[in-house]
Amino acid sequence: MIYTLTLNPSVDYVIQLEELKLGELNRVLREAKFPGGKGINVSRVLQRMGVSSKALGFIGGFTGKYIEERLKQEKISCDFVHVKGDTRINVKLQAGTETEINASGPPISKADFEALKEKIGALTGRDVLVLAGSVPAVLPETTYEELVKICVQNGTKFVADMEGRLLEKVLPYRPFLIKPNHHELGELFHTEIADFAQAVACGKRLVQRGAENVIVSMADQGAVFVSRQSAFMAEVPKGEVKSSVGAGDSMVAGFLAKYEETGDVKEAFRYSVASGCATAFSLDLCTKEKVEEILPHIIIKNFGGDSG
Ligand SMILES: Nc1ncnc2c1ncn2[C@@H]1O[C@H](COP(=O)(O)OP(=O)(O)OP(=O)(O)O)[C@@H](O)[C@H]1O
Ligand SMILES: O=P(O)(O)OC[C@@]1(O)O[C@H](CO)[C@@H](O)[C@@H]1O
Repeated sequence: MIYTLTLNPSVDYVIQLEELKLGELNRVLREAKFPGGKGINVSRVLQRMGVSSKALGFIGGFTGKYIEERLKQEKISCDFVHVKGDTRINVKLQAGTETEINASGPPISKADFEALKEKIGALTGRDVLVLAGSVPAVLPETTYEELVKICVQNGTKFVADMEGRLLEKVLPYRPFLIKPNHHELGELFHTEIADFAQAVACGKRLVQRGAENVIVSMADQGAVFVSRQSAFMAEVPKGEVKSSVGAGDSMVAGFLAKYEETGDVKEAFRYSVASGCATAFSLDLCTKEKVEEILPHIIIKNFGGDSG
């Protein structure tokens, strides 16, 4: 069973404006609310691909209730730890460019954290845990490390999608998959990642440091995949970007869904890239139909070699 962990879920409030006028009254053109947070996005996309998962994390208040209801409507099972405060609302503002304002989230007590550890401790060697998103400021930076140690003890495979500083700490525990974007990768190596060659070179260093499979997402430039045996690259088709929120999470879900079906990393990478594009070209997260419409346009090339 795939489990996703979102330590700090959110209601994503997406608003579209003609133009943002700072210091003035702005009226929205369109608005939408989605259950959000990176792990929750992974669960939502997996469900659309016909793969069931269980969403874990901390949730609370009226916003938490809203998320749980929406997930229930989408038939996604969840087992959240309920906390006292309100789950955060993240504002995603589209006015020509995309601006995101992510809130900090509710307090989490020691007992809440212990309850989460107990749930993760119940996973087995047949399960996969996706740890995705930021660690709320109320928890220590070592939180993910503490949780992946439990996974290692129980033989649970884990996927890590988090910013560089946090990612670095979990690499020695050998994640099955990591998916930094090129900015996060650049921060990790104190450099700017401008092309596939640089992304592959840094991806290889992450493999040496413990990751089994690395996807580096590069927004409209596409993505690269690196493992001990292979390096692939994929360009992406041009299209109208409706909202890129969750594009990276869709890549994680796409990879896991296809890998579970085929055990083939190249096919899984292709599906992953198509899933990212399909989400970027949609207001909400991608649907399976949209992913499969884009799939024939994704050409995977061996890095430094022929297409396959
Ligand atoms: N403008 C775009 N055009 C086409 N595809 C895109 C575009 N933006 C994103 N994608 C697709 O989505 C994937 C992930 O995008 P990106 O690198 O922005 O991820 P991210 O920063 O992790 O996103 P997020 O944090 O919003 O989930 C890309 O590799 C690509 O497949
Ligand atoms: O604040 P974090 O945890 O880094 O990111 C949270 C978030 O921006 O990530 C998702 C998109 O990837 C959104 O659904 C959500 O609002």
